[in-house]
Amino acid sequence: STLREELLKEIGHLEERKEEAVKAAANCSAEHFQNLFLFLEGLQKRLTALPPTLRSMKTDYASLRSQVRNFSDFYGAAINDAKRQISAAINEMSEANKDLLEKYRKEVALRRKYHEQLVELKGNIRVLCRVKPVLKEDQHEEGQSVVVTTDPNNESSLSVMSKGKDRIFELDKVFHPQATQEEVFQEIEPLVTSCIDGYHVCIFAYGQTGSGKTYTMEGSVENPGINQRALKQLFNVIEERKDMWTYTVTVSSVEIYNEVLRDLLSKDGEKLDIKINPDGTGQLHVPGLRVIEVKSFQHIKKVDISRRNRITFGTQMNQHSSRSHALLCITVEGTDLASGSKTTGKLNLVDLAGSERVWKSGAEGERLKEAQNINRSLLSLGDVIQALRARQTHIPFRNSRLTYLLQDSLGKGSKTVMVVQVSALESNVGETLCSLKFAQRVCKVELGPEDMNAPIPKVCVAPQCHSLTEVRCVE
Ligand SMILES: Nc1ncnc2c1ncn2[C@@H]1O[C@H](COP(=O)(O)OP(=O)(O)OP(=O)(O)O)[C@@H](O)[C@H]1O
Repeated sequence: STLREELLKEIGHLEERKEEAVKAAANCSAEHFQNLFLFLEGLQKRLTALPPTLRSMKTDYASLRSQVRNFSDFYGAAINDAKRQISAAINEMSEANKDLLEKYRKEVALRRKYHEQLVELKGNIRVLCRVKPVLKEDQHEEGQSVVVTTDPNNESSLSVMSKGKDRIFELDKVFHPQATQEEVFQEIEPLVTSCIDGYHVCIFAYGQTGSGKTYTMEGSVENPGINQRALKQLFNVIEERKDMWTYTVTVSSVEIYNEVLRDLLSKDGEKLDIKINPDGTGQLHVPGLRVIEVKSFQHIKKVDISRRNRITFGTQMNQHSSRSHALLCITVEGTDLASGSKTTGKLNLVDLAGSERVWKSGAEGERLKEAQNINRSLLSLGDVIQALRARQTHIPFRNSRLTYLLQDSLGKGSKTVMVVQVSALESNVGETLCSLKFAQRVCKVELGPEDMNAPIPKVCVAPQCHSLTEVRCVE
């Protein structure tokens, strides 16, 4: 019975534990059920929200598809539209351009006319004077005085003190010793540009040895003279006009020494001759002369146009005196793009041989012959310019190689500038007076139609200025 009691007790415990286990399982499953229910509820909510999102995605997709389908059509249309707009703008611009070009042409023609009037007013033959500044190396004697003075109120006059007397010279323009290369160039710039319009222009530097002729024409690397500035200006104008004109620029360079012509651009300085052109135009030409085409200002720098090759011999006056004339000839051929008409202009830049008087340079034999040739050619140049300025019918071109060679460029319709270089020092006063008298001789000839028959002023005598022909300087 004890066993039975114990078994019953055990059963009772087991019953209790079973009930506890059942209770715990019931609790647990209720909790699971609750969680499951909540999860299901959430899922249900999300499922209900899904169809509208899907619907909107579907529409987006459909619209995207149709956009892709329409894109190429749209793209083509947009390009065509842009093309239309661009071509309309181009047409408008080219119309405006045509208008501008027309206005520009008119302006250029007007400028040319005014330029012509200006040159005519100033005279087709002009005589300028440049006074060389006193450099240290020129003052051989201490305290040498300056005898040449310019007038700040009158830019066409200068005075020279000689033998206690002040002599006044009237020229077209006088450059004071401090005048810059730029100022000198400014004065002749219109002439330079006129060669582009088909004119023949000559620019001469005249004066005694060492008076600055080469400085004025060639200058130095830092301070270039007329030659370089003229070429630069020519190419500037050619660039400005490139829409209307095309130009070909050629250069040649000769030296005249003892009435013999040599090519300065050929290596061996070939001797040359002046002949009548066989083309029947009656114009002169120099067979065998080297002519170089230059495309730009930069290009000209590569062509040696300096007078380095010139024949120079020492004289008592200057160890490196230049005893020859050096000519740089620039030819500009233009073609009008619209009409096809052509022009040919020439710019002759001439660095003349020293003009000092033969006995002063102590010349004998060959040197005397050389000096005589120089004087004779300078004198014939003076005669030619004087005759041209006086509008005489006979112009003595054939009296020297120099004037013969330049005949085409010195004749009717051409323009000439003579830059007379003088020293301001007392020791050079004789030569200075001679050069100024040469200048004045040319300058005094009146211009203009009413003066065409006026007598040429008498050229007179100064004891220190005996030239080799009958023409003498004025006292
Ligand atoms: N306006 C100036 N300013 C500064 N230096 C000058 C000027 N003019 C001339 N010179 C200098 O004076 C010297 C002589 O000048 P340049 O050689 O030009 O004389 P030139 O008349 O050509 O002589 P030549 O007859 O021997 O050729 C040179 O050293 C030159 O640089």
